[in-house]
Amino acid sequence: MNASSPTPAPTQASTATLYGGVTNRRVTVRDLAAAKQRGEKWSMLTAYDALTGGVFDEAGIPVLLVGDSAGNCHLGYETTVPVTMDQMVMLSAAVVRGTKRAMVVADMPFGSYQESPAQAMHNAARLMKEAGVGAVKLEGGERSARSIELLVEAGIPVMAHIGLTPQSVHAFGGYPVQGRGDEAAHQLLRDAKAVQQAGAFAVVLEAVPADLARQVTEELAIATVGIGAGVDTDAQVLVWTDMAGMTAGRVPKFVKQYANLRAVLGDAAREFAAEVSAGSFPAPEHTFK
Ligand SMILES: Nc1nc(=O)c2c([nH]1)NC[C@@H]1CN(c3ccc(C(=O)N[C@@H](CCC(=O)O)C(=O)O)cc3)CN21
Ligand SMILES: CC(C)C(=O)C(=O)O
Ligand SMILES: [Mg+2]
Repeated sequence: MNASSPTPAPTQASTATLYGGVTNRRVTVRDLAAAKQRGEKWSMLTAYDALTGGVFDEAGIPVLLVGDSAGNCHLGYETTVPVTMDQMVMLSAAVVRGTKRAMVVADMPFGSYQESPAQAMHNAARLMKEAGVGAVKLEGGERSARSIELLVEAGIPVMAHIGLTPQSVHAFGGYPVQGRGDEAAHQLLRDAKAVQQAGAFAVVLEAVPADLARQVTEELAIATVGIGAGVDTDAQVLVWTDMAGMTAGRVPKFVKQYANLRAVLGDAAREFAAEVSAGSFPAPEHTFK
């Protein structure tokens, strides 16, 4: 790229700076480290298929998470708990196929890493080899540090996830905000430092008070990715179906709805069905002679 290249099309997000102006390769952990150095915030969205992954990739979202939220947002389960490795491999491979520039991060599903670091290694390797993702994410701070260390030693970039860890929904008895009170706040800080020490390149902070998330962000050298953690984290993540108004039913308080896709898509389906009933679709222009 030469010095007189035009600035990127305005339809893209801040990806151009994140890539250092290079947009024909995938985002790497080094790009994200450089972004933290520059104080540049970035965004992450979930994606569960090639179609939506491609839309977000074209929009310049630099990191796409194949979340185990696929369980409740895409596959019809109540929670993320039933999601399997085979499902995560299939969905992650689709997102990789549908994208060119985003770093694709795959969630490790419940039961795929808690047993031992060896189990975590086996399943992280499947996501890297069979799906082709660039990084994996797993839940837990101090309790997951040994597994994170082993993966990182093996050359697998790891994103950690602390605070509200949804795979523990049955232990939490719901999805309560985490890190409230001195003891819980100190535990969150210890968890954040443990995953950084273990070699994670970033850490998701889910449903924690904004002041605590700011403090963690200031104290860590790696990127913090907030969801329900206030505005001062290095990055923000949302579940795509939530931010696009596609989720059925209630969404968490921290969600902003940037579109109302559920209504748009429902209207299209209703109009199609009405035209079929009326005999006005297909029209001559949709018909072979
Ligand atoms: N659609 C969807 N969006 C998500 O963000 C998401 C999922 N699903 N599934 C997995 C987890 C579950 N998440 C959730 C779900 C609900 C709340 C929630 O409603 N929390 C209460 C906290 C109240 C309090 O403790 O003060 C809230 O009222 O926001 C938070 C996170 C986040 N993740
Ligand atoms: C909400 C994000 C961080 C997640 O873990 C998921 O979508 O599964
Ligand atoms: Mg998840």
